[in-house]
Amino acid sequence: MINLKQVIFRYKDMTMQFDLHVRPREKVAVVGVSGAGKSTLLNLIAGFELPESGEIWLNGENQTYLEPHQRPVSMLFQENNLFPHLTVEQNIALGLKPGFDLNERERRLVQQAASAVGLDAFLSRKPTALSGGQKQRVALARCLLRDKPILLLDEPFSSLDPELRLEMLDLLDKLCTEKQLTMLMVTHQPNELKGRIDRILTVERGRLL
Ligand SMILES: Nc1ncnc2c1ncn2[C@@H]1O[C@H](COP(=O)(O)OP(=O)(O)OP(=O)(O)O)[C@@H](O)[C@H]1O
Repeated sequence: MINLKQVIFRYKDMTMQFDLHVRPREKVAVVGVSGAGKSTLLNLIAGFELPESGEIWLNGENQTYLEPHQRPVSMLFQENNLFPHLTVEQNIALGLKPGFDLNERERRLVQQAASAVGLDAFLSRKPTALSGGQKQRVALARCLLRDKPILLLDEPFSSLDPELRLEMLDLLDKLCTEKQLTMLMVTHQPNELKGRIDRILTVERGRLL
């Protein structure tokens, strides 16, 4: 599902090289110290960064130089996932298309995605009126609506307290299973993922151990 072949990325004097194979529906945690290259690895897969050389194969196709929106990938960041001037419904709807002229079917899909993350009653709220956990649920709903088979998460729940984090991890686990997603999640709390992931990858100085 995800295949990185000698992917080289250079930033100033730091050279990173990633070789990686992730099977369909595999759930993988990515760990490593700050600055090791975890976010860069995800950004390369998502297409937010382009490699100097090497190949990135996703879903059986060489997608090394495709634009992010053309890739079978959605990505959830630690914060700033939402547009503050838009409602929850509009923020989620962006997973479907850029405008907000939704037809009946599209509106139902948005409602279903909101419902899947337990936010049916919050559709008309703005992000400022949501808790940290609710905001990440909105962002997750938008990812689901994009309906891409690969989900990348960069420390998605780090700013939440431990109890809420576990609640979000349970929700994520359920959604990954239902949608048969392949998941890569950067985390500083790999212990919390025990029983929820297939393996842990360690990034050290721009390489996967
Ligand atoms: N576009 C960029 N702008 C600035 N620095 C970059 C960029 N791309 C990579 N780097 C550098 O590459 C290195 C790896 O950064 P990266 O964000 O991938 O690490 P990380 O393991 O995700 O760290 P953290 O846990 O702190 O988020 C750092 O030294 C970073 O400064």
